[in-house]
Amino acid sequence: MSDLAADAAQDQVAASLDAADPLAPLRELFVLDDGTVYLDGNSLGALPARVPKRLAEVVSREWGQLGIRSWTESGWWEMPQRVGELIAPLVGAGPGQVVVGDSTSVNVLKAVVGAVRIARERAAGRPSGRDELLLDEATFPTDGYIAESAARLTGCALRPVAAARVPEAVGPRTAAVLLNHVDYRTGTLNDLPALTAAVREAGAVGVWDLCHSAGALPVGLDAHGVDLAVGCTYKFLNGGPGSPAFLYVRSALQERFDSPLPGWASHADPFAMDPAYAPAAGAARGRVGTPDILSMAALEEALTVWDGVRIEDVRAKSLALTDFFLRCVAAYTGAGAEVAVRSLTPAEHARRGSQVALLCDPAERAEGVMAELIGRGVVGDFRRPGVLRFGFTPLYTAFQDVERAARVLGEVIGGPR
Ligand SMILES: Cc1ncc(COP(=O)(O)O)c(C=O)c1O
Ligand SMILES: Nc1c(O)cccc1C(=O)C[C@H](N)C(=O)O
Repeated sequence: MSDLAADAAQDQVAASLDAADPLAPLRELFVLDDGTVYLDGNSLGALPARVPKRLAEVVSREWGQLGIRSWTESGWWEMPQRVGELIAPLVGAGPGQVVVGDSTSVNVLKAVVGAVRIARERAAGRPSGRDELLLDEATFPTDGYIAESAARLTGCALRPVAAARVPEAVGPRTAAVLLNHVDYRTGTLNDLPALTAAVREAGAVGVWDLCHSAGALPVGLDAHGVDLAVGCTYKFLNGGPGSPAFLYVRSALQERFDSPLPGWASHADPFAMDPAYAPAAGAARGRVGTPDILSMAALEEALTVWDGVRIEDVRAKSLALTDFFLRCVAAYTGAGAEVAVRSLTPAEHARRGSQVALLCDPAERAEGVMAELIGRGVVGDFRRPGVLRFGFTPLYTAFQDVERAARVLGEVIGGPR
């Protein structure tokens, strides 16, 4: 087949995949520019169309007119738990276990220190103290920095290990283990059920960072017995820049969850203004201070796009999109290109998140290639040392977007044609 015929063939495949896509109508729920292929929803999700109106209403009516009364009359004070309940089904959590607030970084601190404290309480009286904190060695930097501080705060030794090696590394000294569900750079999906089981069997407490999986694939927190988890809401949950993160604490552990940031909003009776601290029951125990109402309102409205959407269908489309992208990249790039690209993202579905990371050779060209792609309306991002990242949000990404992105990539890096 000639190159032109191959392009036409991928074009036609894309059109028929879009025609058969049950999630295709959801694209209408987002503000997207038709001239741009937006493949950066794994960093900042697109704007859901209903958010601006809702935000304007919160500002003008709830803040402007009701003012202080909105803490009760507009339900502001309960928002962290209420929005948590909207996220819960998307990550496989039953009610009362997810609370929204603060950044992921802050929630990592709460969860990791809380996990160490739970592990130590369980081990109390036993000879081997739990004094080790295992950390996914490929982690996003903020988790690494915070884990290091959490280790100092709790007197633990921090040990970085490859996620897949956790079953061999975890042992009687391990207090807590901090892992990423999907690796931010390569898009590798770690085996949450197996790793959670290994951590539990060793008597340690696991903390999962779901930033790159929440809203992209089924997580099954309750089904897999996850202890604690955190995640951000501005990627696949489309909550907006800096929208508050979430914290999951399994029901069975909530009584023992001892937050290192016991702010007044996590008090059993915050408005009693009692000088003595008494933790709230349930998910509210994970709160800290005054919630960020405007961002949380944007997130709450953004989550309405999930009404009637099954995360399993999202996962099926995500895999189809990334499969198709890899296929188009193979068709449009290759021998003779000035820059060679090789996928760092696993080909196996069971090990793939909702992004594709392409390593450039030479690596120094990657940043320029991404700048050129963005200039031509294909928005992904660049991560050192030479990775082009493309995130696929099934709620609004079409197969025709995917074909166009790969075709433009082929044009930018040069190739056989
Ligand atoms: C895995 C992971 N954890 C944490 C963060 C960021 O946390 P924060 O929302 O606190 O900036 C990111 C991305 O920003 C991430 O990819
Ligand atoms: N959180 C971000 C931000 O505030 C600015 C720019 C990018 C980000 C990101 O989300 C980075 C992201 N976690 C990553 O996977 O690289």
